Amino acid sequence: MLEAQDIGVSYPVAGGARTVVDGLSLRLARGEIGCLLGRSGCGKTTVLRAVAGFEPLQAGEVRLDGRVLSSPGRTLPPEQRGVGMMFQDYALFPHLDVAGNVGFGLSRMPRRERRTRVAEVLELVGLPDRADAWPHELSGGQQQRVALARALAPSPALLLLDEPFSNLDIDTREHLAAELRAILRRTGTTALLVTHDQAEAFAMADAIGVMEQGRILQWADAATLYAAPADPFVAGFIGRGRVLPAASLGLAGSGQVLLRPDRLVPDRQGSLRAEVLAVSFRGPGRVAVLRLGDGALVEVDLPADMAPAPGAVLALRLRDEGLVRFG
Ligand SMILES: Nc1ncnc2c1ncn2[C@@H]1O[C@H](COP(=O)(O)OP(=O)(O)OP(=O)(O)O)[C@@H](O)[C@H]1O
Repeated sequence: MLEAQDIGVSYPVAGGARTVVDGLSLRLARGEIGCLLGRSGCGKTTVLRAVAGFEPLQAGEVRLDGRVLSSPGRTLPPEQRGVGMMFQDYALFPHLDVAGNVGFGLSRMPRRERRTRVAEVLELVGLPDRADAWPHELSGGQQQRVALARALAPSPALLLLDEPFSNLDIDTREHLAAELRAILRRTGTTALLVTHDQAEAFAMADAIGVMEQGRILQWADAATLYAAPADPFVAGFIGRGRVLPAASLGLAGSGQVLLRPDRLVPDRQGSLRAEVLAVSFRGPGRVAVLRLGDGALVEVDLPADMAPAPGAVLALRLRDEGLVRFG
């Protein structure tokens, strides 16, 4: 099991230190796939680097299967952690063929065993026939698979993945995300993934931590993040929708509500009025941007047979059962 408890990481900057990870905790059970999701600069990569042993901790502790890997003043070197890595700049060694790349971390293994293990992981990532190929002969997606095979070959207790698909086109990315999840499941590998791409997080992870400014705001599965966001930032960040004052929707109370695009339904009997600003086809229906009476802008999904013109005024009904409210 991976446990990070109240960890803090700072970088030295002119005239002091800048805290980039601030009291962050997470826990991954063995075989579980976790994901840190957040905007660029929120500290995701720094967390991975700290777990990998490339950044010292100023506070807290990182443990893997009960063993302390990092605490302030004590950083076990990366190669002694039993942690595999596949980072953004996953570049393969150009002077080694595929088998050489995949076997790189197995230098202590007898040659015969190493060859068997290399064949095994190449089979696992769907490249059983490419052991003799050179990196430059492979497509981006194939290189990515080789990098994954290289990371999996030593059977790490934990695999760290930093934006593993960022260099690939979207089709390859979606395909590989599903495949990678299946491979991690099959091998029972515990993994921590970092991405700013929600679709990737949803496709891969059992548990997702939404990060903002060095902290995890909520750690939960995708469905929970969507249906029961813990705070307005998570609500606005996950899925489509807007956080609005309750009053904008004619609701009592001074707090805010999360309005998903399916919550406002065109209905002649409805009590809300909104002006249509823009309509676009999204298939099978359309999406409209509307301006409510108090000026708030919202996005609403329209049925396929509705195509109002900009400037039209729509009557709407709020589906308010189970509406998420804050404050
Ligand atoms: N070596 C460093 N020295 C000083 N500041 C750093 C260093 N590395 C990262 N930072 C800063 O720390 C903050 C967090 O960076 P980090 O790379 O962890 O974020 P991230 O969420 O992974 O972003 P991205 O998705 O862009 O990689 C950023 O503001 C970054 O500029």
